[in-house]
Amino acid sequence: MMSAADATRLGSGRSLTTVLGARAIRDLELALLGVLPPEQVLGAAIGSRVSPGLTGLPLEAPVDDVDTLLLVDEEQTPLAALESPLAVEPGLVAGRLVALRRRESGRGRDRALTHDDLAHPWSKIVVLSRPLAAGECLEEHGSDVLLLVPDDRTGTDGIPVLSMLTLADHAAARLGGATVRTIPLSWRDPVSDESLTAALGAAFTAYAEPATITVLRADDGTSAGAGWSRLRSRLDEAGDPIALARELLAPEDVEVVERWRPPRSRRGLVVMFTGLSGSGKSTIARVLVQRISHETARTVSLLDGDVVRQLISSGLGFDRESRLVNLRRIGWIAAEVARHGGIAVCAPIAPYAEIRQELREMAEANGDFLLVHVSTPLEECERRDLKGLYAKARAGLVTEFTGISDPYEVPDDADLSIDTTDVSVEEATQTVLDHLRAGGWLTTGADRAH
Ligand SMILES: Nc1ncnc2c1ncn2[C@@H]1O[C@H](COP(=O)(O)OS(=O)(=O)O)[C@@H](OP(=O)(O)O)[C@H]1O
Ligand SMILES: Nc1ncnc2c1ncn2[C@@H]1O[C@H](COP(=O)(O)OP(=O)(O)O)[C@@H](O)[C@H]1O
Repeated sequence: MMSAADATRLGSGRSLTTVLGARAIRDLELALLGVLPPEQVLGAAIGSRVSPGLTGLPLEAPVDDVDTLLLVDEEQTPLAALESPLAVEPGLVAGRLVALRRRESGRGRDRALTHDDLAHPWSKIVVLSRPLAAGECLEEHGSDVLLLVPDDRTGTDGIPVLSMLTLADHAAARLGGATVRTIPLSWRDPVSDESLTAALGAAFTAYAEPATITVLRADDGTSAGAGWSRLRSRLDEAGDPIALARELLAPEDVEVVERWRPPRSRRGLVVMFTGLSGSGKSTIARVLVQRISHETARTVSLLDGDVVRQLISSGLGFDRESRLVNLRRIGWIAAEVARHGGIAVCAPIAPYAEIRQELREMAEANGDFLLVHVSTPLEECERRDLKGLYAKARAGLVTEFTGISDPYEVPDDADLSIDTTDVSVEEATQTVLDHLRAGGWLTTGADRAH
């Protein structure tokens, strides 16, 4: 659900701008293509409806005196407007939908499904929510097959959309020239997914009856689906799943999957330390980075909280919004390091569970994420008081100080937890290194002699 914070007032107060989330944007496009009925609530469960002629949005926004609710994407491009919006119930706004522009941002937009595609009598229409297995037979349908690639990772089992497009192009070549299009489709739950597939079938107008859509998913009940599901879970474990990939996929597809999910010894990794100021995050992170770069063949970058604050977040304070901005910057850089196959070690306080989850998702889109909670208790951190900040915070001279006058939400999803009260820096670092080695991120084979 979008919050009021997503909406900002424009101009005279008669127009309100709403940044649509990923799902609502895709639903909006489906609505404009005629796949979703006009009265659908966009971004909600498929089948949730408002009055005919109106389109709904799950939105907490004060629309009482608003003429137009402008619906924009994350780049602020106005895609559509809801005219004469009404709050029909708490958290639900409805109005008359008017299309403004096609979305240009986003992967695979240049190959998006069009109205012409919907009018074509395809011999077979297939949604690729997993790769097509090597022996999976579509040949009997000839080359007039339409392969649809969802342009959202909920629709591609986490495979990046461009990688899935490459897999679809390979499949199309094997079929003798099938057509490949992206479709703005995000899956949500079995009931909605079924309704969405039925709505998609009904939108293909070349058939007397709604077209049958075949959705290839990990859980589609086929042996290829089960094979992919097995391979998918192996890709997230230690070890090298390449042999299994070769059994299931065409050779050219094995390469794509391997590039996306190489073995852990070559996969990007974000190690995020979190904990109170003075808990030992920076100290452990620094030694860890030195040891990884001296003892292994991996490349590693340190994003230390203090350094980030000076270099890329200078001027930001410690209110919740500023911390979120600071942490998103760290998360973005760390995820880029991971995307290039490196290890990023970050050591911010990162006091909120919600933002740690966001950073985890950013990292996992490109590689792996490990959360290390440096759980040294407040009393010990305060006793250390390296920078004298705790004393100032107690005296009220520093406000919003984590642990004193600002919250620290203890993680319940940490991969490791280290209390440095009674352990040495070396021991604490060794614990993290052992975890990385045991998990296969630092293979001994690739290690340098030192
Ligand atoms: N109000 C307040 N609260 C917490 N910390 C404060 C504050 N003011 C300054 N400092 C110093 O800033 C360092 C924390 O910055 P971070 O970027 O790690 O914080 S956050 O993740 O954005 O919450 C932290 O450094 P570390 O001790 O290395 O954690 C503090 O020294
Ligand atoms: N096992 C340990 N691991 C890390 N730091 C420790 C340990 N034992 C004592 N310390 C001391 O605690 C302080 C931690 O400071 P720092 O690493 O800057 O914390 P943070 O980055 O969490 O604010 C340093 O003075 C460090 O020498």
